[in-house]
Amino acid sequence: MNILVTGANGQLGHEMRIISKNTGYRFLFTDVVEAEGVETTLLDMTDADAVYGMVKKEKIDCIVNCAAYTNVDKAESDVELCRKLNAEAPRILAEAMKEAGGLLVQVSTDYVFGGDPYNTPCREEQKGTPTGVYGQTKLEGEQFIEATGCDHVILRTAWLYSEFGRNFVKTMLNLTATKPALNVVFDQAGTPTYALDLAVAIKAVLDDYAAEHPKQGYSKTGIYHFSNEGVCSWYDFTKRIAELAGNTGCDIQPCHSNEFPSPVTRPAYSVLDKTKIKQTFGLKIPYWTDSLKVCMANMDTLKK
Ligand SMILES: NC(=O)C1=CN([C@@H]2O[C@H](COP(=O)(O)OP(=O)(O)OC[C@H]3O[C@@H](n4cnc5c(N)ncnc54)[C@H](OP(=O)(O)O)[C@@H]3O)[C@@H](O)[C@H]2O)C=CC1
Ligand SMILES: Cc1cn([C@H]2C[C@H](O)[C@@H](COP(=O)(O)OP(=O)(O)O[C@H]3O[C@@H](C)C(=O)[C@@H](O)[C@H]3O)O2)c(=O)[nH]c1=O
Repeated sequence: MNILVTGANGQLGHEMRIISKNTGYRFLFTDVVEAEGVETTLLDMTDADAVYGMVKKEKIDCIVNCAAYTNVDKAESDVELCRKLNAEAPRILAEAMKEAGGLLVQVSTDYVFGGDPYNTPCREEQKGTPTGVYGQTKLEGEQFIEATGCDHVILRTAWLYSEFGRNFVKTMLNLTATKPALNVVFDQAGTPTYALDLAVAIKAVLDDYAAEHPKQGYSKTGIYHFSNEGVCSWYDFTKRIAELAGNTGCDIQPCHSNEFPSPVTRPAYSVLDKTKIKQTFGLKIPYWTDSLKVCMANMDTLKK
C-alpha cells in the first residue's frame, strides 16, 4: 500500500514517521517546507493539480492528512488562510482519493464542540457547535470530505502534544522552569493526547483498511473520536507537567478563562467519548498521565 502523509514535519507528522518504520507500507512524507534532518517531499496540499499529480504518479492508495492551520488565536484574524487549509484542502485530498479509489484519513479536533453547554463526553453523532474560526473551519473540512463520498476515516482528537514541534507541554516546561508564578485556566476540561498514541491508532486504521482491501466502499468509513483516557483542565495538565519535570519553583494557580485574555472563547468541556474507535478497531488507549510520562522521557532522550 502506498501512503501519502501531508504535514509530515508537524507534531503528528513526525510521529507518523516513527510509526511508519515497522510497517510493510511505502510512505511518502510531504510538507510545504523542508525540515532539518528529515527527508521531505514538497507538496502544498492547497494546490489541487499538485495533489492530483502526486497521487497519480506515486499510485497513492491512502492519504493521511496531518497538515492544518493550528494557531487557534491567530485564526480569528486570519480566516481566509485558515479556511483554505482546514476546509478547502481536505476537500481537494478527498476528491483525489475519490478519483483514485483510495482512503483519506483526516485529523480533526475536539474544538468542533464547545458552543453548547454539556458535561458528558461528546459522541461522534453529536451536532458540532464550534466557538471559533479554527473549530468552524475544521468542521467544514469534515463536511466537505463527507460530501465527496470518498472512503474516509475522520479522527477527532484533542490537546495534542509531542516531543516534536510546538505544543502546550513544551510551553509549560519552559514557563514553569523560568517563572516564579503562573496562572492557568481550570474552567476548560478536555483530555491531552500524545501524538505518538494517535499515530498508533492511525496505523491500526491503515492495517484494517489494507486487510479489508475494499472493492466497493470501506465498511468503516466515518467519524471517530480519539484522545488519551481520562479528563483534566489545562491547570491540572500544567501541574502534572511541572511535577514530572521537577519544576518546583513556580507557584501555579488556577484562574478563570476571562482572566487569560484571548480573541477566542475555547470550549468549557470538550472531552471525547472513545467507545466507537475502541470497539471498531480493538484499541486499548493509554491514560493521559502515563503517556505524558512516556513523552517527557522521549524528550529527554532526544536532547541527549
Ligand atoms: N495541535 C493540537 O493541539 C491539535 C491538533 N489537531 C489536529 O491534528 C492535526 C495535526 O496537528 P499538529 O501535528 O499539531 O499540527 P502542526 O501545526 O504541528 O503541523 C502542521 C503541519 O502542516 C504544515 N502545513 C501548513 N500548510 C500546509 C500546506 N499548504 N500544505 C502542506 N502542509 C502544510 C505545517 O507547515 P508550517 O509549520 O511550515 O506551516 C506543519 O508542518 C491537525 O489536523 C490539527 O488540526 C487536533 C486536536 C489538537
Ligand atoms: C500559556 C498559557 C495558556 N493558558 C490557557 C490558554 C488556553 O485556554 C489553554 C491552552 O492553551 P493553548 O494555546 O495550548 O490552547 P489551544 O491552542 O487552544 O489548544 C488547542 O489547539 C488546537 C489546535 C486544538 O485542536 C485543540 O484540541 C487544543 O489543543 O491554556 C493559560 O491559562 N495560562 C498560560 O500561561
